[in-house]
Amino acid sequence: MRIDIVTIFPEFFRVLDLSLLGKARQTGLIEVTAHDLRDFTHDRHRTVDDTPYGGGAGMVMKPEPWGEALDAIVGDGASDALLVVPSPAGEPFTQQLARELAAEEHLVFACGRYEGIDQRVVDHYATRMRVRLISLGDYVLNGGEVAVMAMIEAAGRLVPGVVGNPESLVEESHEGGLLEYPSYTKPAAWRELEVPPVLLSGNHGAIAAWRREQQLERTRRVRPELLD
Ligand SMILES: Oc1ccccc1-c1ccno1
Repeated sequence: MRIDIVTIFPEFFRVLDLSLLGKARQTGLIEVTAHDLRDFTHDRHRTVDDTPYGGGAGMVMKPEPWGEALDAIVGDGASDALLVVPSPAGEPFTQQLARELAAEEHLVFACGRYEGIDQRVVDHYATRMRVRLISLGDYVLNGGEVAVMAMIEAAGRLVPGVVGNPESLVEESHEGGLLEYPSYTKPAAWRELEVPPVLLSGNHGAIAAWRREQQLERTRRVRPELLD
């Protein structure tokens, strides 16, 4: 998988050199490149934004630098890459959407700042490639970088070979539509709190049944809408 990120804060993504995704990059499973949008400006101040047509507060990101940056990544014609634009106006990011992103060969993330990116950028690239506006949740961030980091982590870990033991992906929250069961490790007693005895029984059938019931109870209590 190839991932390109366009942002005014490329150094923000240095953290991807650590942990799981760092190993995936070293082994070539995932190739991540962060591009500085300001490298695609031509004025002394490397300007990326301007005042909004129609008035209003804040600034809007200019289309020209975006056009040059995205063309430098996907060329000047049609592209099979998927352009992902984090936005409060996007479709909700879910584990299913993470799976869909994980299946892509080439993801391009456009990190907007200020009041957003001139709409013509999305409109233009939608004629050349698939474009998806994706929201991390119903709240407002200062820019798309945090959302992109979450999406890369959620999708990247689903790329075959990135997580050492694929089994560990099976019983996580939202796999199979349920929240995950509670987990315990040694010691068997801690601050007067005991590990549920079934987990010490060695009875794998009883353990599996208990874990399933815990998933259902937790999902009913915390996210009943997932059971609809
Ligand atoms: O609030 C934002 C600002 C810029 C880019 C993305 C977002 C956002 C908010 C929720 N999901 O994405």
